[in-house]
Amino acid sequence: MFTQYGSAIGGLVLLQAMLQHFFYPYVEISFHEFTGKYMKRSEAFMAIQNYLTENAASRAKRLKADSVKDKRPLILSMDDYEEVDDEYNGVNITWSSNRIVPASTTFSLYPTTQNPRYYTLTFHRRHRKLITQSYINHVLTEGKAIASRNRQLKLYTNDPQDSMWIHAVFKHPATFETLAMHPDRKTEIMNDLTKFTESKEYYAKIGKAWKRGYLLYGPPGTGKSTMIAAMANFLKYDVYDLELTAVNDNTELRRLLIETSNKSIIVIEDIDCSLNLTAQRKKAEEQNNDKDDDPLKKMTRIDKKSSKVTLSGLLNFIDGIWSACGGERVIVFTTNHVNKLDPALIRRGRMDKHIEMSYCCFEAFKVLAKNYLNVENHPLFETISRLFSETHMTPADVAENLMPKSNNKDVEACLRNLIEALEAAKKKAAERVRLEAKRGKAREEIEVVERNKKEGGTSAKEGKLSELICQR
Ligand SMILES: Nc1ncnc2c1ncn2[C@@H]1O[C@H](COP(=O)(O)OP(=O)(O)OP(=O)(O)O)[C@@H](O)[C@H]1O
Repeated sequence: MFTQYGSAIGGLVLLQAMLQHFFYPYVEISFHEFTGKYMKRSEAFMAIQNYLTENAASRAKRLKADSVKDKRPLILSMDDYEEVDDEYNGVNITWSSNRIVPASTTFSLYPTTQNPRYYTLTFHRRHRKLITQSYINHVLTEGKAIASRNRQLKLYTNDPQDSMWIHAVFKHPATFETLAMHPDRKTEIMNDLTKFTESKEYYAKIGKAWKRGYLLYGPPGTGKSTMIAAMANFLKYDVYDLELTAVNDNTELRRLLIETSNKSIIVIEDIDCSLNLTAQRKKAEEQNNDKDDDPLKKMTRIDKKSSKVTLSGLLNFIDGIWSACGGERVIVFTTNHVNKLDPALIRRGRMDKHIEMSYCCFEAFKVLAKNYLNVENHPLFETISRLFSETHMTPADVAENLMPKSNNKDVEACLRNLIEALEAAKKKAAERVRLEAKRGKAREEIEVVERNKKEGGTSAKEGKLSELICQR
């Protein structure tokens, strides 16, 4: 009897499925929040979410409100288990928002909000071609455009504990407008960046991965980090600040690279200090390290030794086969000592554009004066211009000297501060030159005495002279 019941129920289920197939004229397509082996967040899902939030959510009966920081307006999106209609070329489409409920979940009136979501798109089967070939593309393109309009830039860094990227919202205020640099050079860099972003087809045509390397070099405080922030704000790219000493080996480096997104700037700051990338430097450093007893330096050394990233690993990172995964990436290296870098690392093609960040010139000062004091011209500018042609000062120092020293924001007082500092810097530089010359002269005198010693012995007078020079 049970067998008969069982087969009857089985038959009914089959019949129901067949009836549904013939009489339910709708097609359903699901888009899940997480996909793939590693359950990555689906780009299609996020694009649909943006599209629905902007285009259809206002028609939904139940909305979900998300508060956002930075005084942005509240985001109202479609709530879970809600449906909205959309229209495309006269065809009606329904979207519903659902959550996966795992089989083991015990019944609850309040389904957990932790369960992954999915959207279901429902349409009549006679519009299959239009929907699958045109509408879905339209939704994804629109959704991506909305995302880039509303995008908050992110700043990533690799976590030394598990070597994964962790991120925060990128909020650096630097722009090319506020960057102290000669206007012609700024325009040149902005044009270069714009050309890069518009050259997708060109890169494909010449068979090159769509990426560009920038080497920023110059003394500390000349604005290398500020320039990176200005680039990110200009391009609207995320920044991946890669701490190379926290990467264990080349494989890990490759994985980190693969995990970066398109439209991003990958930064390695102070590349010359990050790793021992050349055999020669490694040897020299090891010799110095042996003499060094500072426990802090020893610890840093142990850290650095544990990283097995090699020069070839880094070269592969920049332009190996893996570097072509994704596209639209800018790679930036910064250094204070460009001469210490291995030429292979910075040759054109890897670091396509070398940008020298140098001491402040008068044109760059004018940008800082506008930023800090809101002044574009002043009778003291002439003196300042002359002093800039006579001495060096980094933009960081100029900025510091322009800051009001008290609540009194008197422009003239601030400019006089700067003039004083420039004059002091000029004096110091002259003193340095004088001392160098003195040392050079003393060295020459010692050489003469040494030579005389070798040639014919030392008289008591010469011995005394040598002693005196050494003391000096
Ligand atoms: N070119 C510049 N334009 C505007 N501000 C600058 C510039 N250079 C330096 N500054 C100011 O000086 C500070 C330090 O500059 P920044 O960190 O960019 O220099 P850096 O060259 O990266 O230094 P380091 O080599 O020590 O990392 C910045 O916060 C900024 O306020």
